[in-house]
Amino acid sequence: MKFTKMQGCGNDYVYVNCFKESVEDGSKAAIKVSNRHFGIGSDGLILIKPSDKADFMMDMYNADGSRSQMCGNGIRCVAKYVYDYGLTDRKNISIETGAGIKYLDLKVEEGRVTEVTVDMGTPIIVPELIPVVSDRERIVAMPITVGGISYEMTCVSMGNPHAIVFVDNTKSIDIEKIGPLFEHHAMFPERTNTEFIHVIDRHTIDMRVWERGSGETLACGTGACASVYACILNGLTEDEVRVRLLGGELKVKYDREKNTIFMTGPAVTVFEGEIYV
Ligand SMILES: N[C@@H](CCC[C@H](N)C(=O)O)C(=O)O
Repeated sequence: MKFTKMQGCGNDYVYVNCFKESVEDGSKAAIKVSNRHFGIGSDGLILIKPSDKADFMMDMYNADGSRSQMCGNGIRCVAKYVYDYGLTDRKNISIETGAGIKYLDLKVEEGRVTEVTVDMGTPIIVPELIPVVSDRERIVAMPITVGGISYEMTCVSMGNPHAIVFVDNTKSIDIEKIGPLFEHHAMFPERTNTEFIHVIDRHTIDMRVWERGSGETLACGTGACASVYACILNGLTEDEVRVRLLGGELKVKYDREKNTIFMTGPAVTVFEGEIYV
């Protein structure tokens, strides 16, 4: 199977062009390629497929083989892939995902995509749609104790589930211990991604993330959008925020009129190769 390894803010996936390759079992292939010792090494696998509803389709799998509806860093790389490899010559494209069709604007420099802006859609806070088990109308600053530590949690879906908690310092959290406790908490029937946020000022936040199915990653695009929306719901930031992640920065803007979130960030090709699956 021919593949391309790409990353957005260090959130790295193996990309396969399914216009040419066929992958029978995406889940099994994701487990194999993601392994950093016995495979290629990545946070998961992204299959680029034809779509009858949009220009392309993104089919995404986490490192443990589970499928997710959406991937913010991944979709920017899909846009770069289809433009740089000549599958399209358009700079405005649509991509079908498990969370609906997303619209993307590509910034091209010297014939290559360097940055992508994605309309990530409307954030969802209705508990059963996230999904979160709760009889509250919405979960904003809800007290919760996890691993013996008390947090105030806000839950948002960007097509996939996110639990956002605020901390004084992102560096000192024991994410390997706390992350899995949130991920598998009984409140989340489909598990959850968890963002640990330190608000620096009204336009800047620091974020670390524990991703459902992949563990700690260097960045999460849907997580950055969900976190900015959680900050707004808690009155902590303005609508335009710089999100500082372990692997880089994302610009996130909530457009109140359209009730949608725009995310802008880099997309980078690392290498190409071939693997036996
Ligand atoms: N890293 C991604 C999100 C990938 C999927 C996530 N782990 C899930 O299971 O929902 C992003 O950039 O959004």
